[in-house]
Amino acid sequence: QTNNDLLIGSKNPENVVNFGLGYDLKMFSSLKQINKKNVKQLVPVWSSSVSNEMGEHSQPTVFDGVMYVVNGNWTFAFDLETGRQIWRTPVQYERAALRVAGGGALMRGPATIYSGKLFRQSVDDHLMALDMKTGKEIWKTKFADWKDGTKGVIAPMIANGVLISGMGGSDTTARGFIEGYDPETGKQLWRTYTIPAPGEPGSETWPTKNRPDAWKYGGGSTWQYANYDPQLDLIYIGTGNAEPYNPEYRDGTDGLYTSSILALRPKTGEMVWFYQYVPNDSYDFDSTAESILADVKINGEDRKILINAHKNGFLYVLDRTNGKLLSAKPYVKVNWASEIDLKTGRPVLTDILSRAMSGETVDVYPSRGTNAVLNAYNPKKNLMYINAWNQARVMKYVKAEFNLGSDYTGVQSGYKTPAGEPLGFFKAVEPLSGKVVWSAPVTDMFNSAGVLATDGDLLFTGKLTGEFIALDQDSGKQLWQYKTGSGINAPPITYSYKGRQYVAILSGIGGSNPKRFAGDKVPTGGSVTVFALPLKN
Ligand SMILES: O=C(O)c1cc(C(=O)O)c2c(n1)C(=O)C(=O)c1cc(C(=O)O)[nH]c1-2
Ligand SMILES: [Ca+2]
Repeated sequence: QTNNDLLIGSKNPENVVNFGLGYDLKMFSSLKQINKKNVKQLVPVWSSSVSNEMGEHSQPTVFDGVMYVVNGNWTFAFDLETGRQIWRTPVQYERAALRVAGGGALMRGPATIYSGKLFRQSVDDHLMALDMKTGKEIWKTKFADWKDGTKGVIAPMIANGVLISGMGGSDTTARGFIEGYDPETGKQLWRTYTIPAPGEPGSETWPTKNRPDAWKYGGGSTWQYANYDPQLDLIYIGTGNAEPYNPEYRDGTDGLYTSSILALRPKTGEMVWFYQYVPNDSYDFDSTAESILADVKINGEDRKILINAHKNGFLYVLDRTNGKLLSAKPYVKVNWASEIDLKTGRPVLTDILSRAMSGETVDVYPSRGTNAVLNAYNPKKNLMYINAWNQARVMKYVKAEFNLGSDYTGVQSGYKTPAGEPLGFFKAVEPLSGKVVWSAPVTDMFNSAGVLATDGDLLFTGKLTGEFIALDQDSGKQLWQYKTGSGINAPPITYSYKGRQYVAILSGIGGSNPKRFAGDKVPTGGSVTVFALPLKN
């Protein structure tokens, strides 16, 4: 696991060393031994418990015949061929920190490996390195105090030799940040706050007179996935919702850099550009969902773009060299904005916000266009495959009580899907035009699983009810399923080993929305299962 392994990513299909199968987070694999014709024969090869009740949100890491799996409570190394445990190391953390982590102790990214070490966070705000061979701790650093409402939920990433590490907590009085560390020693190299302090650029977008402290507890966490463009030497990280959601507490200011995408230098944390998706975010519209980096032709010209299926229901395309907005088309039902103005980059609001501010209970569509997953992009077809929700947040602004480290949203929320309509859709969408190529309704339960696209014209994803499924990439029709032991809310991976293609998925219900919508219907308990086509005799 050198820089070169990370740059090659899953172009070497024997390894899965980056989240989303590459720094570009496309969730696309060129493997095609398993394809539309033979996927019905797919069978489990091995399965193992991962000793956890709190939910599996990660993807396995595969390197040199070993599979590494992380969750909120454990780190594992498994023999890739047999599934036997090589080592496991419990995560030592203060149990009291679970108070700020409504979803439990989670890990939303894979085991990060680099120069013989495995890097991860713990829910009580520590970052650590383990020895890949033995699982023994090499160093451990405290990056924040969970009593302030911050939590460790996101796997770090290595970019240009720097360990990049984020945090969660935009619902619990946190001020967001992202950091760079020396992977060898655990020494902090830089911290960039996602909310400027008074006097810093952007601080003019926070209230000064009435609420001089709003910026200190203003949200903008970095709880999902960064990616990296090695040519431009930029990391891209989205920021969480503004806090409280009720905008009264920010005097309706824009609140930079909440609900934004930031392009930073990995060596220094210097911000090269930003784009704020939702100025004055008043609806819990985290902008943390992964950006997908793609190179496409637009009007005959080669363009480096960044695609984001946003929680707010729009599918955005930006120029990733400068942050300029190129397109934003709704991919689900949207009623909080009528469009995104391409000139100003700002949403054109409907009357939803003013009605909510006048005390009315309003239905905001969507509550989330997609929930905390990795979606897929096939560069050969220039299509996004999105796990979309059809659900409104029934929202009323209320008083926000400030208690450091506690819920500080200032809203009452309920949820609803219009009677007779599906709960969501698997959708294939053309990013620039927003054209929906196919849409397959999801009727039994909301979906929080990641989506993987392969060159075998398949999509692999899962259901909260536990089925690991393969869909026809050209129609969304389900071709195969296997019922795992718990609900699936993790992204699948695929790799090849000794000439045979495998698909792997973690099962284990957990996390705030899976628990909210399916918690009493699905048994808990984490596992990893690996599938392949039967060997011919
Ligand atoms: O602002 C944050 O720091 C933060 C963290 C998390 C999380 O870590 O689970 C979620 C959210 N926000 C959030 O807004 C959200 O909708 C959400 C859904 C889920 C989930 O597990 O399904 N987590 C989170
Ligand atoms: Ca949030």
